[in-house]
Amino acid sequence: MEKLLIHGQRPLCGQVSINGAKNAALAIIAASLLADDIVTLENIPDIDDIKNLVMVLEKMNVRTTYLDKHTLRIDSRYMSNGCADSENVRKMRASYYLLGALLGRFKCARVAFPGGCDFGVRPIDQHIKGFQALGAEVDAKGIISIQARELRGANVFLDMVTVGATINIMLAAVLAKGTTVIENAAKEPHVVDTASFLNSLGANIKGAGTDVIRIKGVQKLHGSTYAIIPDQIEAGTYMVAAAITKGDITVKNVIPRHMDAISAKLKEIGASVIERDEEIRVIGCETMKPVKIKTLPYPGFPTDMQPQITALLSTVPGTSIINESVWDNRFRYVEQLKRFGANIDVEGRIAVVDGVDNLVGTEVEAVDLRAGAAMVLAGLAAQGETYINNVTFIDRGYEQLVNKLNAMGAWIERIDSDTPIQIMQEKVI
Ligand SMILES: CC(=O)N[C@H]1[C@@H](OP(=O)(O)OP(=O)(O)OC[C@H]2O[C@@H](n3ccc(=O)[nH]c3=O)[C@H](O)[C@@H]2O)O[C@H](CO)[C@@H](O)[C@@H]1O
Ligand SMILES: C=C(OP(=O)(O)O)C(=O)O
Repeated sequence: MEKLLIHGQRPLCGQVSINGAKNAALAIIAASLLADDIVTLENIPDIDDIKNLVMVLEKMNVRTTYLDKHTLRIDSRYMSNGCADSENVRKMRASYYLLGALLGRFKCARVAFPGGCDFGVRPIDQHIKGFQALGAEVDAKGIISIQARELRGANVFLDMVTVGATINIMLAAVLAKGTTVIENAAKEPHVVDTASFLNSLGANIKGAGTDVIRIKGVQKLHGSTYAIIPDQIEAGTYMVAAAITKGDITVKNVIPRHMDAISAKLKEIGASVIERDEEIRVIGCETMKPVKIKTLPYPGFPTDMQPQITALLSTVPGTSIINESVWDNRFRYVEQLKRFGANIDVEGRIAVVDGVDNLVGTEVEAVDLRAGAAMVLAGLAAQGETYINNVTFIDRGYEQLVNKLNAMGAWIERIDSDTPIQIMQEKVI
């Protein structure tokens, strides 16, 4: 096990290139199981969640080959059944996509309950409702077991906007008989990317990116070569890194439209945000202003950027209010941020942040993936040294985070967890 040691208060300047989107790549890898020929996926991020899903596929007799670090070939022609019940399945959230993909392909799926970040309860009732509407029977005790004699298109009105259920119903419906209509569908870029990928295999999906998606079932899906979109959240994290270190970072290989909610908030806070074709430059400023933020489904401000922007606001003079409207319990990391001296009160889904003049280096835990990113951002801004434990959470979703930040002037080391730490508070007061 390793931890991060960050030597703080070094402004970051330079360029960083964004990898493929974790949450698109995971859905698309699962979707590949619906094709009856070889699929080649480009721009796959080199992160632990992907490695984990690839291991799950290997155990299911799917042949996976990396043509290079970011290009994955998936050959699922020799898969024989729809069973995925391994420890790797329980390690991540996106393994729920195997339900829709295996159901679509075999009319039968047996998949262990998914894991992922702990934000309180993460139900899958809307996924199940969708599968049942298509004609499947679902038993979700111990393991999730689904079967259908045939899948028939249906109308599904989602009770809330859910990314996972929208994609899962799409996966189950592409090979069903007739037309499926998903209403109140999620509009996230990774929903659109998954639909575009399925269409590249010969599916007939219209409306992805709006709140009504129509899927006309087709008889079979062929192979294809497809490139995953850039990661909105990885890009947003580096944009916040520029603001919190008062640096100047050009984030390359992004789709600026996907970043609109994040760019708008950073501008409101006072940073300069300059968009070009496929890049965004963010320049931090000395005087920043507090803001109100409410996390919302796309195109609103993404919940997966909430911990990172809270880290930034903890350094902005004045009172900022953050309303987490997607998850019940996504402020667990605030206790860790307070160890840096941040002044934050949490009441249920609302955090009131009173910006402080300086964060001070300390030892903290990464309690989940984006919480880990928030700790790194706070460590970059803090005086002195910061130690971050549980770095494996960060490795789930960020490719080469340390190297990318160090290339822009940060000083971060990965050290053995057993290395004794010395918090040099006296150095920084
Ligand atoms: C692997 C992946 O892509 N993870 C993302 C995905 O998670 P995930 O797909 O799990 O999140 P959802 O969009 O489904 O959840 C949104 C809200 O709907 C609720 N809900 C969801 C499904 C359901 O059947 N019943 C139900 O009540 C959830 O409790 C939550 O309050 O979208 C979230 C919201 O953008 C992100 O934070 C996660 O990073
Ligand atoms: C919450 C996230 O991932 P997961 O849903 O896989 O836990 C995330 O990507 O921020």
